[in-house]
Amino acid sequence: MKPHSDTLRAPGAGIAGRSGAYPARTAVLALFVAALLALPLLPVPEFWITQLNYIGLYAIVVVGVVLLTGMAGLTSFGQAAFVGLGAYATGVLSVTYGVSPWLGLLAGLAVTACAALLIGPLTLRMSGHYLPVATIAWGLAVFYLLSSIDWLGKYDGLMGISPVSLGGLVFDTGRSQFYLIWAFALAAMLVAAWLLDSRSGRAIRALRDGTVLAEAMGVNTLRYKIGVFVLAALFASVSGWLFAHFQRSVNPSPFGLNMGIQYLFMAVLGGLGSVWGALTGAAAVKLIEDQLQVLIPALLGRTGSFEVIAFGIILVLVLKYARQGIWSFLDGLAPRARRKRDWAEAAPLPVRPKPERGAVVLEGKGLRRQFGGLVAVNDVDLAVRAGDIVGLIGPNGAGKSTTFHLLSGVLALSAGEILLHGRRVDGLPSRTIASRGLARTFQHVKMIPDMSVLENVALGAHLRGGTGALRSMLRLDRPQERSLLREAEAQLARVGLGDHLHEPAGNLAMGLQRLMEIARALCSDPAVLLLDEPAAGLRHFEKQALAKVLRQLRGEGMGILLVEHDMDLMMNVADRIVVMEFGTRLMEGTPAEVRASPAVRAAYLGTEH
Ligand SMILES: Nc1ncnc2c1ncn2[C@@H]1O[C@H](COP(=O)(O)OP(=O)(O)OP(=O)(O)O)[C@@H](O)[C@H]1O
Repeated sequence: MKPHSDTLRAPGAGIAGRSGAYPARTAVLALFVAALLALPLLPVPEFWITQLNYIGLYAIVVVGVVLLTGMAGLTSFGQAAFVGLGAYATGVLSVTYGVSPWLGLLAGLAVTACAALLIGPLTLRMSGHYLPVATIAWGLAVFYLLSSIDWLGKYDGLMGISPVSLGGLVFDTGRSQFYLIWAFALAAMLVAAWLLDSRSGRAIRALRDGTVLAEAMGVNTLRYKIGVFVLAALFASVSGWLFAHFQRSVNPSPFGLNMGIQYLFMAVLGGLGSVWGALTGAAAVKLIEDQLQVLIPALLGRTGSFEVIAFGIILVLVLKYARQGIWSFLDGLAPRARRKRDWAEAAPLPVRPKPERGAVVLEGKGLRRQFGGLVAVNDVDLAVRAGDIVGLIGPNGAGKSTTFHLLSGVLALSAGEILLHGRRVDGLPSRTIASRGLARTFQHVKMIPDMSVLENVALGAHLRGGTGALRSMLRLDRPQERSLLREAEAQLARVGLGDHLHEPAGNLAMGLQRLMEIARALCSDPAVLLLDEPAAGLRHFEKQALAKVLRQLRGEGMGILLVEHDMDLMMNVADRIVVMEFGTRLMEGTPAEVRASPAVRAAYLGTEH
């Protein structure tokens, strides 16, 4: 299928592909790092260095907020508490026991990881407003804990913390600390960016849309949520460690809820969609705060924390008019380079042994699902064989999508059994069912709109890779990553989207997004494919191409269960059709039998039968 690549190309995609874009960005980045390195050597005021040190310290925390809130969709007001744990852990060890700051760093990370592992599993199951409220609760709890313990100095805190030293170098001046802080800040941004550009990163980004998509792709969502939560807490802890040795003292006030809100504000202002947003937000808040602290008293003739009021107004304006944050504007200034296609020679992914043609791969027996008093699916039997396309049709509200959710483990059965390759799978989470060879698409397309089509599809191959987050953060995952991207490209080419690899998925036309979902499902190397209205939004010739792909998959021995309102397509490709009405199975037969059935006609026309 050759889509209308001219008409469907994303806005700006042409610019994105222009050669020469990449050097411009690299040059800006190199210039930025060179300017940073040179700055402390120049005769700039000490105040500048101090402010930049604060920006670096804040940016480390905010990188964690971008991962946690921007990427995984888990809003936290409590990150300042983790900064406090890192700061106090090293503070106590340094002041009371004279322990090396480097051991203090390890102790801080250990304490923070334990706290996050304790809090995370308790709170991260919550959704909606409950999670942010819970983060406020533990943010407050940690603050009051730090403020009320005698050996932590209560509200006065701890003084006389030693400076960090490395070999013969002692980081005891603002300028020397600058290098230490910015080394950590740049490293934090780099490892976060590497993480996001990986199998684990895609799984983290899939969490933002709830858990259904991610679980269907085989992602253990709770594990990933806890993982990203702990990681964000560890970033905060490192910042706390640096802060304690930078200030040479700690007290509870910088670790309260106020600061937790500010970190979130920095992330929102800078842009939650990029790790560079963390740096932009930290810099913007610090610089605006400095200016306002001078400007407002000069204008009003009185002193006070008026900048807080101004920040409130800025936040409202940003949320109303610039939700993508400052970074997205800066990012748009230089054209973005296309991802280098370095996966062509990658090793192909292993494939699972396929069932024998004609063997029953998926079987539903007496499927039933009630929603309160409504029986959406009532005693439905169906079977899908390898190399068969089974259609599932019925008027709106007949229970087709609910049946899909039951078969794929998104919804629990009220009664009945589901067998995949002859083994019971009912009651198992959808990620386990996916791991056993069932893949699906959704009636309402689910995707990560700001991620490229290629990466969205590579998410489908999640279970075919095993590289963890730590290896990705150290960029040790490249051979496997290339194999995953090679598979994604191959499946996109198969459904006719080979021209759209680098576009943001959200820019695709609706019909093409459905094709992208099919490519994503195929990436998991399934034995059974559940397609929910794949032809909705497709043009005539695209439907024909879709039918060709379905027949080809059938030829390869795939079992396909297809929900589709386009009767031409259904009658063309299905081997057998199950008709549902009011949650029950009305009949099953060949397309010709279904077409000839007066009961089916009556069900669609809404007349008695
Ligand atoms: N989560 C839910 N809670 C309550 N009722 C639900 C829920 N999901 C579906 N239903 C109801 O179950 C019935 C079957 O819905 P379902 O979406 O499975 O039908 P469908 O055949 O897929 O319809 P359509 O072709 O319009 O997508 C409908 O009456 C619907 O309102």
